[in-house]
Amino acid sequence: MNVYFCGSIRGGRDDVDVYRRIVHALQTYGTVLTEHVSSSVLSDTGEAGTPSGDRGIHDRDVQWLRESEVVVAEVTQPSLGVGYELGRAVDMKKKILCLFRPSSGRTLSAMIRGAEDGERFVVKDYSEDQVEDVLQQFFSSLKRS
Ligand SMILES: O=c1[nH]c(=O)n([C@H]2C[C@H](O)[C@@H](COP(=O)(O)O)O2)cc1CO
Repeated sequence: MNVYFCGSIRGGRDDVDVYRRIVHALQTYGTVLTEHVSSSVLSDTGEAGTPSGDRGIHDRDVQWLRESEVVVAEVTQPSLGVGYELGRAVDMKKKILCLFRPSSGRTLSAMIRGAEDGERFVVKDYSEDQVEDVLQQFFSSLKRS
């Protein structure tokens, strides 16, 4: 199963350690096409040096979204790119899990929290030590549906 992981890059890299933990756990369920999002080498300039530039990044990522069955997004650190990916993923009717850490003190955007439909679009409040359990619950609910 292809999994698309979304996390903030140019929106800020404060949560990269959490992204790494999530991607590591996701790799037990399938192939994570966007493993680079969790790389501590990637700074908030992103993949700026890629020859095909921002258009290349965008087109590659939209294609990876199409090829994914499941989209998992860490949405605590606000990111325009993640919001855009989620909007496109909704339009593609993907199964989506958004993970938010209330301990951050932030309030999640209504456009994410309010998109929850209890079926295709799931929003889960969690703490970092629950990553593995939350993913396990999500992937076993997929098997049942
Ligand atoms: O260099 C990049 N590579 C890349 O794959 N992305 C994608 C994947 C991330 O889930 C999302 C992050 O968006 P943003 O950079 O606006 O925070 O966009 C975004 C960038 C930089 O915007």
